[in-house]
Amino acid sequence: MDGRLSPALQTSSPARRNSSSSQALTVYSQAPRKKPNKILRSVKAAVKKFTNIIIFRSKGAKPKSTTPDTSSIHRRDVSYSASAPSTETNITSTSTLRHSESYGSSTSLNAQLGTFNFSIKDIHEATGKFSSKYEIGKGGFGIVYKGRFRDGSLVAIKRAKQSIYNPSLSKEFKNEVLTLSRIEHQNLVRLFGYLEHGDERILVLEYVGNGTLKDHLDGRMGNVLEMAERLDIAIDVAHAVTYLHTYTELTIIHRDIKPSNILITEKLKAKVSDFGLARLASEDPGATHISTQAKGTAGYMDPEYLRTYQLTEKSDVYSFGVLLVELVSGRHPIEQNRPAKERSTVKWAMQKLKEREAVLVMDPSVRRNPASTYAAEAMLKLARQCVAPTRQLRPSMKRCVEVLWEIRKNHRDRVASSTPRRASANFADKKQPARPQHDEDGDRHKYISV
Ligand SMILES: Nc1ncnc2c1ncn2[C@@H]1O[C@H](COP(=O)(O)OP(=O)(O)OP(=O)(O)O)[C@@H](O)[C@H]1O
Repeated sequence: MDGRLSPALQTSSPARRNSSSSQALTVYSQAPRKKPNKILRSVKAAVKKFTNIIIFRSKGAKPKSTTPDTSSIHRRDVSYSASAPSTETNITSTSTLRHSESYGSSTSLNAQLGTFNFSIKDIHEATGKFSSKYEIGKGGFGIVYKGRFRDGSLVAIKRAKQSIYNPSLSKEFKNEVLTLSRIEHQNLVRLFGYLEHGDERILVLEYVGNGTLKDHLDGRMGNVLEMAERLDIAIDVAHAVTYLHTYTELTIIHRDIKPSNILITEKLKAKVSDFGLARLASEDPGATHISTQAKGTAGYMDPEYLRTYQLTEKSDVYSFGVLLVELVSGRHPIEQNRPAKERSTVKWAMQKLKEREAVLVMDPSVRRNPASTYAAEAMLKLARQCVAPTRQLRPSMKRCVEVLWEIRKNHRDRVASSTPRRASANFADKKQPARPQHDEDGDRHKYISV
């Protein structure tokens, strides 16, 4: 077995709040291939489905009918286009959109994209021929543009960079298409279409226009997420991942759950994106794991997966636990510029939880009151289970959802019961500006009330 570290495939973001290291390394290690036949079968099945269901390489091809996904929260109405101009291979797999207005993204589409067969010309028009003016992001996959089609539809257009022809990246690309196009959930970024044209590989996605969770936590969106909003976001993410684990035709393990892969709508709803690293779990219902390459982002990766290369849903649960700690603390998983005992945020937070000082883990910009400190502690307790060293000790994502619902209910009850006291100007419910208080060790981790 050999192992190696590759440079990050991640977006390079502006300087982070605490100038800590993002550690956005993507780790690749060749896994021992214990069940080659199973993997081969599953890859073959995926490729077959990919070809039959998603992509039509030749004009006039008709899709095989697909079994309706009865477990989907929303049933998909898939329409296919085979009307590409003869000079290009135009491949679309578009869906009639039924956006919930309350989710506040790509709203002007009005189900039109389902009948709008886009070509490379439309993509050029929508993006000013990939003008930097329309650029909204960059990642290992390529550049992301904000585009508007002629009918007014607002979309995110992901243009694969040329190195995508590297076979492994190409596989990643197809994997993303396959995975995304098969799922529909209000907390998952929707894939509307895919287009190949000469050297171009383009994905058209639901546009989610209010930054990533990372942007919000790092204070780049000019707002502070309060504890109730953080809790709601945690629940949205847990819903999305539960859906991937439980309700899709095959179990889908996201493998890269982290704040930069969570897009936020205007109404602060979360949508999980970036399935480039996802792999469909083994089709063998008896299989307990799949052996595969270790991929993900340092700081979020399940240590058991790194050790054994055995991927299960519980690897996502681990990453979700790290995300919960981030939501509570506002810190990145690795904070290089902090004192040694605080550099690993999860370790530090768990230690504080053990010492019954969970309140010290709370992001200093979040309001402190009985409800928010309760929620912070309860979320950390759930995180402790999620980051347990072995997968057997971790809860399922579905269980995480249930626990989070309970936390939200209790949080709301506490907010409601403290309302009269707030009316009488309870000073304890004021927002805490970040006021580091130096303790005797010179640590800057305590914050005082004002
Ligand atoms: N659907 C979308 N709507 C709005 N903005 C988006 C969308 N998708 C991506 N972005 C923006 O583009 C940035 C880069 O996107 P993304 O991370 O998905 O690219 P990638 O190449 O897949 O990245 P990675 O290196 O993590 O695989 C995001 O951080 C976000 O700001």
